Amino acid sequence: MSHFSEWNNSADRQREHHQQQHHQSHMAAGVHYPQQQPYHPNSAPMSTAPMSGDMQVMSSSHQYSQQRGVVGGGAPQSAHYPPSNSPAHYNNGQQQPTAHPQASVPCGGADQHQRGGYANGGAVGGGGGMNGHRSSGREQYDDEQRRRRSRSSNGNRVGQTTGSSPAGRRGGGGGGGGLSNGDYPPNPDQQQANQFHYPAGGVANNVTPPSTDAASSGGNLAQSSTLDATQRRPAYLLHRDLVIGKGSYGQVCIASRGEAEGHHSNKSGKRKKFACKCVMLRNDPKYIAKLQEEVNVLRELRGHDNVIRLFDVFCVDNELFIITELGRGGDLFHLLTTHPKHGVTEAYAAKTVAEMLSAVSFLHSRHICHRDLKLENWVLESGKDVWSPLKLIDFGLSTHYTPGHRLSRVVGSSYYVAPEVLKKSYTEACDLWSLGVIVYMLLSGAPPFYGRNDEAIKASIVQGAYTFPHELFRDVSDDAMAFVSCLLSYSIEYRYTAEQALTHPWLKVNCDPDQLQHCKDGARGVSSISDGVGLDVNAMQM
Ligand SMILES: Nc1ncnc2c1ncn2[C@@H]1O[C@H](COP(=O)(O)OP(=O)(O)OP(=O)(O)O)[C@@H](O)[C@H]1O
Repeated sequence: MSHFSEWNNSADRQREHHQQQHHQSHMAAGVHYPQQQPYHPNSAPMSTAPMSGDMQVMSSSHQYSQQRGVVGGGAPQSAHYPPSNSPAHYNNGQQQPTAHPQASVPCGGADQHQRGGYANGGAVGGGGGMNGHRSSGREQYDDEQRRRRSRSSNGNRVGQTTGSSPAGRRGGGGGGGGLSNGDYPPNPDQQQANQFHYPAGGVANNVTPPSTDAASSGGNLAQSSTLDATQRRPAYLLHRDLVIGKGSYGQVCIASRGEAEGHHSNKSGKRKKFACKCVMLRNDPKYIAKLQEEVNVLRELRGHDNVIRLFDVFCVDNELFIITELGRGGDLFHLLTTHPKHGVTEAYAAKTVAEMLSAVSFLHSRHICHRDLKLENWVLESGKDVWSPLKLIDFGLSTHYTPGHRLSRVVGSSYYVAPEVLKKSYTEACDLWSLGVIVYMLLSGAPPFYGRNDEAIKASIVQGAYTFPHELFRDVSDDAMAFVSCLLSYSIEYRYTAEQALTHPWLKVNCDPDQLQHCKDGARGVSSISDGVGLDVNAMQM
């Protein structure tokens, strides 16, 4: 859900539309807020930094500010919350939950290490005990998400389509719209309608540039990452009706490897499925350059276990197709928002964060800044196991950077964007701030910074004050909060790098040692999955 507002007016309009859509999105499912907090005057926008109008924001939530206005009057700016601070320390007189089961679980059920269930158990965590059902804030947010998903029939990222489309199934039912019964991703073998066959071998020959200017770039996009025209490439069936996501610049559909070209299906006889991002090309050099960068980054990062794998890129009739590995488990936003509890277990959060840090450390070691880290941009590999590896997607705002040089373009998503980004002078450390927001949300189900609208959210972020409300963090360890604080450090001097964060005691205590070591290895670019294993020749040559 990235946005490229500076590209042109058309992109601006798309962004506005997208913001509206996403505004609805964050108002709905499962991300939760302290209950019926009175709006605290101190939480009113207090931005001292220029709040640039060109921020490429994701969303805003009126409910956030209404529910969580107390934040502004809470903890001090850029505070490091020491482990010694008990969660109660951050209780700002909030109502206590009426019930208080011990552990939240990643996907429902009593065992916090329980696996599976995401795909098979109906809605994620369906019926699982929540840490004290805290009604209004979270329910309002749930409503918001349901509205978002049901109304976002033309452009929202999740649940964009209606009816029986997969996206509609995912989002339309709100909490009940989980990836249940194995219907996500949809099975193309059972849905043959509206298929298009791309490409019928030798796609390089099929490239039809959109215009003179875009022609070279568009051609490069395809040719630079794939094969020369003499090599035959796999043909894909693109299932345009099987939409799994929509972003501001295109939609993502299921693609499957066609058998007509002699490529083998997998052992079960089913075609291998992929995600295919479809983007209409425009005669706009900036637009093309961004797509080029996205593809370059994807290609460069291939091989890391927690980065979505690029398989193919090609153009057909002014449309660019980016074929990647399919994250069958949906994204973390979906997971969290269909979870009836506010937050996941610490064990699950720690596993998740370790994988995120591994990927981000890997990115940074290659001098790539993602700039749009958020729950929505992490997908689970498996639809049957919530403990399956996470994969980072959407490199639309990613950029190569020169160490020591500051970036200035204001991009990102509201709630997650770092304060220094809003101040137009930042480094790759902005990704760690965003991860801090993600961890906070995973643990509590609520964002640390919020507001009535985007401006208020940005103001809250620039102010930098956040709390660990007892109501939401009563079951969260001090170590976990200390970890969050290391990432949500206002000063980037004190903010942990991804590598440093991987050594934090909270991860050591809560992660499986082997998995943590694997993440550390991945951070250094040592992956157990060697490039090419299980991949086709074409993918290996990219
Ligand atoms: N490989 C994938 N596996 C599963 N789902 C995916 C995959 N790629 C994308 N999606 C889904 O499609 C959505 C849109 O994809 P993506 O964010 O890459 O598109 P975009 O046009 O860049 O959107 P944005 O407006 O956020 O930039 C994602 O949020 C995700 O839900």
